[in-house]
Amino acid sequence: MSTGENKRCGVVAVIGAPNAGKSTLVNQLVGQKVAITSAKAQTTRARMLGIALLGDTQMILVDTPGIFTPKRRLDRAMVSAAWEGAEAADAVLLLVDPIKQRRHELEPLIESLAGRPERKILVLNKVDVAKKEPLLALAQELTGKVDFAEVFFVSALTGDGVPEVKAALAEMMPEGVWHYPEDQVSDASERLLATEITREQLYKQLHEELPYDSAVRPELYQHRPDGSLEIHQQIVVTRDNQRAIVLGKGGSRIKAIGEAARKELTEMLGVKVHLFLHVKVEENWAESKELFEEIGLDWVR
Ligand SMILES: Nc1nc2c(ncn2[C@@H]2O[C@H](COP(=O)(O)OP(=O)(O)OP(=O)(O)O)[C@@H](O)[C@H]2O)c(=O)[nH]1
Repeated sequence: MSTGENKRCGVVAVIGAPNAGKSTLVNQLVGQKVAITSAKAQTTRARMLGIALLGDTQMILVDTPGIFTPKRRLDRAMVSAAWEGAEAADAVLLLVDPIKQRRHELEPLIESLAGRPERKILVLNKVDVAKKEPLLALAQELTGKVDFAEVFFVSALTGDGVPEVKAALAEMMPEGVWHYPEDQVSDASERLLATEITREQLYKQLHEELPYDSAVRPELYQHRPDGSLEIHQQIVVTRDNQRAIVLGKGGSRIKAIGEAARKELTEMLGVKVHLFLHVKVEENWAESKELFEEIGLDWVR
């Protein structure tokens, strides 16, 4: 923990439409992988924090779930978690994908941002693939609607322009002692992070075959006497046919998912990992308060 003088510490809320690239940007700002990314919308379910350091400044990044119009309870919980993240922030970073603009999702965000007191910065993402002129036109339009302190053009994927964003955010952080030790990059428990790794593999390996309303629930997470780690997780799906998809022929799919997740966990945690995955059909899990809390969401009505 830092107690020195001239330290700064603050919270940055990262908001944007689903799939704008928030997780990718947070990982770049932190300098290592703390949030999972995927081409599938609404990947970010639990509220994850990344912690970025620059000189004497610690920035606690709240990687909010994509904000969109909530219908089901699960969706409402995600939106509520997102705004909760923005509530206590010292700066708000709006990330926009200029290619897939998702106007209907961007407009309400812009409207609510306009009235908020925090310092705001606008970050237009994906400059590696976006055309310059529409990009500038969009920047002009959005700065006309919200009082952004600064505007940046970045590629979260390549890291282009990200150091500039990081420097600007650091300037906005208030003076204060650091909230976390220097070597901590995330406040998500390892247990929860481990389920995110498995969920990422589920998406990667099953693509569109699996609907996003599947969850990974932590069951057991314990160190063995030899220093290795034994992890049991439950993959929760809503229907029998989804269970069959996850298992694959002769269990081949779940084996591949487990193998890839295990490799990544071993690398991330620096210890040998024994990973056991179980698939469970729970028709109404999205209505289950207990499971919500297990995957790090608050229960909202
Ligand atoms: N070409 C390009 N692709 C990007 C860039 N940033 C992110 N992506 C891709 O866009 C997709 C979505 O990125 P994520 O970081 O998962 O998006 P997110 O906003 O966290 O998404 P949710 O979790 O659904 O809210 C992924 O396939 C990324 O690789 C970029 O700068 N350039």
